[in-house]
Amino acid sequence: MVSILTGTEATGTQSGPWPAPTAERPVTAVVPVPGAKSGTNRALVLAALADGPSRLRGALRSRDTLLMAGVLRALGGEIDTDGPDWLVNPPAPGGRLAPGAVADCGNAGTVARFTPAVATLRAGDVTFDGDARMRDRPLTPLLGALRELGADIDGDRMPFTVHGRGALPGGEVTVDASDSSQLVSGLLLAAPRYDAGVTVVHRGARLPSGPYLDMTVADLRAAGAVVEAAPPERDGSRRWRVEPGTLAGGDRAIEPDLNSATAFLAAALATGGRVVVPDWPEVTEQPGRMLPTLLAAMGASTERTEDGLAVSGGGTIHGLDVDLSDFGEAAPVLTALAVLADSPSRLRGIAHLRLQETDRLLALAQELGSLGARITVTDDGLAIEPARLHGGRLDPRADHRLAMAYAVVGLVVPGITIDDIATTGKTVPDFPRMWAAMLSGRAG
Ligand SMILES: O=C(O)C1=C[C@@H](OP(=O)(O)O)[C@@H](O)[C@H](O)C1
Ligand SMILES: C=C(OP(=O)(O)O)C(=O)O
Repeated sequence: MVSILTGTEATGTQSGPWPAPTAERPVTAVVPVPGAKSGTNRALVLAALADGPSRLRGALRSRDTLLMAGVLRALGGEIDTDGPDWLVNPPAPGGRLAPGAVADCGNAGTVARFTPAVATLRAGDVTFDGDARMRDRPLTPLLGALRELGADIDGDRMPFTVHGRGALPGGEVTVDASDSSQLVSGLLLAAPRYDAGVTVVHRGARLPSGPYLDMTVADLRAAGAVVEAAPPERDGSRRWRVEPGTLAGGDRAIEPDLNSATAFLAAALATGGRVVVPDWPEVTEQPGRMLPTLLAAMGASTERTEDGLAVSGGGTIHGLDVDLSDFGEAAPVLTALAVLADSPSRLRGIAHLRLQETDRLLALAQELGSLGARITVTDDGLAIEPARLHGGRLDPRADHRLAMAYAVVGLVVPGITIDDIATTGKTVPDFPRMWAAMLSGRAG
């Protein structure tokens, strides 16, 4: 049985009401951010399917990545997460899984969507489950597609059981990934190990989070897979082909998590200060590469220096009108900035945020609305009008990105208390300590 790690257990952060600190002066700090969740969890999956051992440098140690390690252990891999580098030994071919294996995915979309395909390649039964919320998040299209590729799976949603046969035929499949790009990534990541590889066609109303599909393709290629990714068709459909083959183990370096940098960089704009995030990658698939442009559109000045990415605020925040379909994770913090702005904002292209850790659109409108913010949920996002805010108690609804967004508002609006700040441990180890270090000007 894989244990359920809460944010608190994963990171040591205390839960309970957290008085969000108000910035007494403009924030000036250098804030190193931890490794990327998406990079760590892809690297773990690819390493667990490789021909030899792997070493992951700069892996993120947070609830979502520890859950991924736990599930891959339940699927037969040896994963050592004790040291600064994580070590992965894939299972020897031909082994059988322990009877009654359980894969606890928590509320980690990457774990719930990337590991069922791995389970089809093992010999034995594994039951997948997670937090109550994960039982409601989209999985059905992925499980249907795996069945079409030859998998034996009981159930269309969590809890479901994969009866692994040690191999998956593979082939061609069409999936509607309108609700989550992870439904496609979850078919592609293990595909070199399917007998015939895979051809995945996405057909649906939209395809959110495109950069994460490019990340999946790039990480597969870096591990030696042969992957073809066709450009989008006029009707919005997309096609990927992964050839059958081996995956190489070896050393993998994980980039810093640019999503985790968002709240810290926003603090510079919110307080008219300056925040530097070191080791900002020159080139990256992470959609966080859009942050300098987004923050500049709201009034920040941004600069690449030898030290990293520097963001400075000029004392005023402007509203913005933007399509965030590629970078929905930025929406909570951008909403936090937008409620402090001097003009209205529209965040578009993010209907899929209703299906994430919580209904993010509704939660932002209701919780920030309780402070006086004027936020309307639209068909595909949020409309935000300037308003005078007051303090109050905010429930992040078990959503790390909402908790961090509320901390940004708390920098300038006195009297905000955030329930369960430990929920940030999904992706950021000890956020309150990092936030306090930023406010005191000490390096993170
Ligand atoms: O593939 C990934 O690593 C991710 C894809 C995105 O999911 P959706 O496509 O569901 O938005 C993103 O929001 C999530 O945080 C990470
Ligand atoms: C949507 C997110 O996570 P998940 O991987 O659980 O989908 C997120 O981290 O913002």
